[in-house]
Amino acid sequence: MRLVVGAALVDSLDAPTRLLAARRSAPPALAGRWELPGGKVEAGETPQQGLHRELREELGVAVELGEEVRHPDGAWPLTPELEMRVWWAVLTAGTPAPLQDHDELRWLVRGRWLSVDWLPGDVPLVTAMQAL
Ligand SMILES: Nc1nc2c([nH]c(=O)n2[C@H]2C[C@H](O)[C@@H](COP(=O)(O)OP(=O)(O)OP(=O)(O)O)O2)c(=O)[nH]1
Repeated sequence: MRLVVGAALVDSLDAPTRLLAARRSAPPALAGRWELPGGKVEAGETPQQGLHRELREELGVAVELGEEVRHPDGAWPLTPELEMRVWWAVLTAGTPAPLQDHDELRWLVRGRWLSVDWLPGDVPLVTAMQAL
C-alpha cells in the first residue's frame, strides 16, 4: 500500500471558511477531477516532510500544518493500492499557483466544499471535513 498525503489548505485553522481545491491536469484518467494538493510520500521522508515538499513543488507555497483529519482506520482509502493521510494547513509564504499537476485552483466557501467534481476517494473525506 502506497501512502499519499494531502493538505486541507484553509484560511484559518481555528475557523476554516475557505478550502483550496486543485484540478488535476494529468493523467488522462484523472484529468479534470478535483483533489487536495499533495502526492506520494517518497522513501526516507516523513509524511509531513513529503507534504511540505509537494506543496512547494505543486503550488509554490510554504504552509503551517495543523491537526490531522483522521480516518477511524488511520488513513483514507483511495484505491486498492493507495491510501491518504490529510492535514489541515494554512499558508505561511507564497500565493498558490498551478505550477505542476494542476490546471486550476479554486477556493471553495464552506457549505460549498462538495461543489466540485472531486476524485471519488475524496468525497467521504471532504464530507467529513465540512461536518467538523
Ligand atoms: N494529491 C492527491 N492525490 C489524490 C487525492 N485523491 C486521490 O484519489 N488521489 C490519488 C491520485 C493519484 O493516483 C495519487 C497521487 O499521486 P500523484 O500522481 O499526485 O503523486 P506524485 O505527485 O507523487 O506523482 P508521481 O510520483 O506518481 O509521479 O492519489 C487527493 O486528494 N490528493
